[in-house]
Amino acid sequence: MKPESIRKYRPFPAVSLPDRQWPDRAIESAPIWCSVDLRDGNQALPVPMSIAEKLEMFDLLVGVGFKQIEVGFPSASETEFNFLRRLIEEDRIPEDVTVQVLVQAREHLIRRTFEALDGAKSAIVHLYNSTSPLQRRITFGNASKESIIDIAKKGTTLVTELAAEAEAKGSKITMQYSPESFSDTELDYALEICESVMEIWQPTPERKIILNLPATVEWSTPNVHADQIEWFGRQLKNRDSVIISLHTHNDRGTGVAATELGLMAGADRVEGTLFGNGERTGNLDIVTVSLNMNSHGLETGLDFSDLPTVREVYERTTRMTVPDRSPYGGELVFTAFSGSHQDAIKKGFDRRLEDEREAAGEIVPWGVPYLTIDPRDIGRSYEAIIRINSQSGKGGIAYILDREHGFDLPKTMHPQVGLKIYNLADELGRELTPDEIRDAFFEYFANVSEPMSVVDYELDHSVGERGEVRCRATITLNGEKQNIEGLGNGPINAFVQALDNAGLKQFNLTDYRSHAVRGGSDADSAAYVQLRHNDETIIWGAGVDPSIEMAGLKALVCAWNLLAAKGE
Ligand SMILES: CC(=O)SCCNC(=O)CCNC(=O)[C@H](O)C(C)(C)COP(=O)(O)OP(=O)(O)OC[C@H]1O[C@@H](n2cnc3c(N)ncnc32)[C@H](O)[C@@H]1OP(=O)(O)O
Ligand SMILES: CC(C)C(=O)C(=O)O
Repeated sequence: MKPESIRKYRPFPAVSLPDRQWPDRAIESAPIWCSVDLRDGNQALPVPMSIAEKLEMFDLLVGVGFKQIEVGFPSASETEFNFLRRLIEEDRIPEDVTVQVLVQAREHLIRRTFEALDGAKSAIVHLYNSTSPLQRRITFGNASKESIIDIAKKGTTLVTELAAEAEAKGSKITMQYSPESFSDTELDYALEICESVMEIWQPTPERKIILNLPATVEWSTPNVHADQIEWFGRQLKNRDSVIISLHTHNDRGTGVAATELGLMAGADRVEGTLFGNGERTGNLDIVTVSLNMNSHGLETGLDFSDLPTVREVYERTTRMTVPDRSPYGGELVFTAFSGSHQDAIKKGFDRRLEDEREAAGEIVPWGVPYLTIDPRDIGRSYEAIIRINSQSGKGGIAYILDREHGFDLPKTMHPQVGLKIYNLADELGRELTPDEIRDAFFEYFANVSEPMSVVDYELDHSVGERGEVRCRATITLNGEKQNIEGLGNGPINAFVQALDNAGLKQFNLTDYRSHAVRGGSDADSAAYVQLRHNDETIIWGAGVDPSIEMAGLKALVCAWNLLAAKGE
């Protein structure tokens, strides 16, 4: 902003609370959760959900484990009204789920709301009116503090009357009151208006009222929000008859932090939406707060173990998209492109496998660098964890070849393969897919068969002494067929002797490994051969074949060809 623009803004006043307790507290248990996807989330959508979409979202929320769901603002429109009627009349609300409905403190709207609730087993009637100086001055036309309190009291009186009638017919009604714009309302005034509502509703510890203290607009840093909540909870009369609820928005990008600090400051309940959908920058993202708690070892009662499905239904029904960097749900949040991260993650997973083997069934505490949780715990797969572009390193490429294609390359082969493949990504100027990485591995390092290739081989174990083997092989060299023969203490060694006998050995074989290809087709084997030339050049080649012996020979020939390509 330009200085002249900045000058029109003011600092947000701090709360005087020198003995604040919340900074020394931790979140030790989950709050009561209330989803407001179908109300605050829905009211903010360019294209609000249809009834069919709302029903699908409702079922999703129930499946995730929400026990309180704000289903709409039934007095606002026929769609909203009819949606609630369908939930009730089609008996779609599980016994342990309470539906919540929002209504302004206006008589005709409150009456219509109770009509919509007729027959509901358990409902929260959520009454609100705005209380901040800004709203009093602008929205309510310079209304006095008393007149705003009067709106709340009149609304509560009517809710109390109609709730008694509904309860007489068998419904259980809980009252919720929100001093909307609490976050910029004078604290003592917010307290006064809430206590006026309580005087009418007469909550008890057995029949608590919910006081929802919304950061309707996020004006301050999250510590100020926490101070407001702690101050309110400490001053409030009959605290044991009240559930203090948080409802943060995200205007400054700290809605999650504000809720977490608000819980430390003593709140009991949290309202929010999946992936933070909602007015402007959105409501609190409940997925993030809940999974943050899980990641500290706390159970929350919400189950996001299949987050991809939650995201799919959310994106389809709301027509919103989850950004790639959105915590937990975003496409790229469990992905590392950069070399040093890939290296650490690969080592972390390898170590974890070892630790789990050693722990023999005991739980091994999570500890993989750069990953706050195990992606599998929320239904994300490992596949996308490491992706390869020009920022990637050898560890990441080895990880893809291992986890995606089952090739466990020897550690000292990683630099040779890594360099070639990330240079390829650099040349192409884009990310390489796991299949492209496998194809590049085969093009440059596995089964390379020019100028030499093995056409056939035969092993005779009945010759020589102490288990020696004779290898007779047909090779082609520069298109010419040649028969070669050698004796050695194993197939590879015999083939090396055969090459030597044919005058084709300008190398020492310095390492050889093999393994079955994990998940490979036709139960392939992979072999890796390291050759050294003139004590200087070291080169690895790989061979893949259904026969482990042929895989070894192909690896050797491959390494020979790679040496030849270097002119050595
Ligand atoms: C922060 C939040 O998200 S709050 C929820 C916001 N959600 C919505 O607004 C979506 C649903 N609402 C609606 O569809 C409509 O507002 C309706 C149908 C409920 C009401 O519509 P209308 O009465 O035609 O219009 P509108 O809401 O603009 O009413 C404004 C009047 O209500 C008053 N008012 C607004 N909120 C409240 C309230 N909570 N309690 C009492 N009066 C209120 C305003 O001061 C204004 O009064 P005025 O006409 O004397 O100036
Ligand atoms: C009605 C209230 C709770 C609201 O949605 C808000 O203040 O954001």
